[in-house]
Amino acid sequence: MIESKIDDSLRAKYRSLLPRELLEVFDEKYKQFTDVQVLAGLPLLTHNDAVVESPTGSGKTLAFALPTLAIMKRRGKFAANEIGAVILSPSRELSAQIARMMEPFAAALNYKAQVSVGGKKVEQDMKKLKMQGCDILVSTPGRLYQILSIDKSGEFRRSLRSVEVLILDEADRFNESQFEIQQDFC
Ligand SMILES: Nc1ncnc2c1ncn2[C@@H]1O[C@H](COP(=O)(O)OP(=O)(O)OP(=O)(O)O)[C@@H](O)[C@H]1O
Repeated sequence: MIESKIDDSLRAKYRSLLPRELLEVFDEKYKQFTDVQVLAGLPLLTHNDAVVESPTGSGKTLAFALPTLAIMKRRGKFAANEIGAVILSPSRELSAQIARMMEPFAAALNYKAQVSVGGKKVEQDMKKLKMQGCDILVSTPGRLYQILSIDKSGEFRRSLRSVEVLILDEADRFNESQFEIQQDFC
């Protein structure tokens, strides 16, 4: 981990804004929040938009994941046909990694994250989202576009009305690789 440049009082302020359930999971795994987690988390937790740039390995995934879950918790339970957050990433692997890292934190709040990326039939994913419910959708731009394209009844679009948080992870790569985006139409 990269050496910290921020004050402990900022870290304490950030902690005070996070729900106890998330802190319990965090404290079991890690010693302290990284700088980007605190500096991105503070504006996000006060419902501001944020554009975040930070070195590789600085802990950006939890920097958006924890505030996302905390904001969802303020809203409470999401119905079976309601999505609380959408997280887009440029690749299938990154989407799976995000969902894996979020899983114990989401579970602590009884939220379920579903990954929908290329490689499987989109209809299969749609069925799974509908049957199992999905509080947090982790997807790629290509797959999300594909889901929207086959959503003739508008049911999926309606499920997005409850979205509290939209995350574009590594958004600078969204345009870089049309190839990967096209791949997700498979
Ligand atoms: N507060 C923390 N303290 C120690 N380790 C942490 C902390 N937060 C995250 N990590 C760990 O740091 C590693 C890198 O985290 P993450 O993948 O979120 O970094 P990143 O900034 O998104 O990197 P990249 O730009 O390569 O995707 C992971 O193994 C994660 O478990």
